[in-house]
Amino acid sequence: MPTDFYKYHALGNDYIVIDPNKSALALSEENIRLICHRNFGVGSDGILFGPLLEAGGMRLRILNPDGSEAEKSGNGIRIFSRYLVEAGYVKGKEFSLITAGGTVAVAVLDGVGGLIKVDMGAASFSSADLPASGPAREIFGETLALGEAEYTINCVSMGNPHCVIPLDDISRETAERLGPLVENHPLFPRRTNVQFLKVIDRANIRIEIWERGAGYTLASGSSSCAAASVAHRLGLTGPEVKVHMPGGVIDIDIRPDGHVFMTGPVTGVMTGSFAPDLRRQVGLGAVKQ
Ligand SMILES: N[C@H](CCC[C@H](N)C(=O)O)C(=O)O
Repeated sequence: MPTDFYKYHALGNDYIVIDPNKSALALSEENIRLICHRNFGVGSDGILFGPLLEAGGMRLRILNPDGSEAEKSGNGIRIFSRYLVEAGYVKGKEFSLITAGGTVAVAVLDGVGGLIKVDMGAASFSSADLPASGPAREIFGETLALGEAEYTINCVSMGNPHCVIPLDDISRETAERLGPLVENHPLFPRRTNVQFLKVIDRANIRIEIWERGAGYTLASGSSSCAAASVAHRLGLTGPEVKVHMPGGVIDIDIRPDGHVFMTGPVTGVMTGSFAPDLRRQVGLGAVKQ
């Protein structure tokens, strides 16, 4: 049986790598939703499609389980970097990756299976970069009505959009109740990722996450960058922040030039083949014996 996909997780935020140089899969919204479905498919928080080998380098496409395409994914970039090393696409420890949200610099620390550090680029607080509707501004400390209550929101782009809401108490229940209301709010023409933030001390924060196009996830790299950038901008932390999530901890380092560095682990789960039924459903022919 041919290998159709490679599954990894990053602190419980799991992704399926599909390599177009090895698979003929057509990336339709229907195929993405089916493959990512936890009951009818393989099950995943998204698909990492690449490397697309271009003159400028290697491109990674990031697909959410609802079929939408994301500009960036921190955990996805770390996972895909691990795949590139294991698949022999890169020999050294440092390389760059092209994403729809910009080119990122990667450093594989401690060899395969070790931590991976990514320069996720500079956080932008500009409403135009999110994008967010209304006059061009920084959405920092704005009030947003959600149902009967009002919340203070702080929006930041890491290439993909984020809305960070500081609260005294955060929980999965909060994320699942309020997350969809924010994700789909008319303020965000391309929707948004949502983080509920609790600052623990000047070096530690905790977040609960509701991801655009994916829902509740146990960890998120770009969310970690966004939430740490907001906490730091609010003067509540230093530039080096440990972001605690249900799936584990990511280290964030906000440099003086504004670039946000993210360091975290990747865990291999499996390589797999689609069964004949699923191959037919996603439009892949029968396996040539
Ligand atoms: N759902 C996100 C992409 C994945 C982000 C997350 N898994 C990460 O590790 O950054 C979006 O639509 O922008």
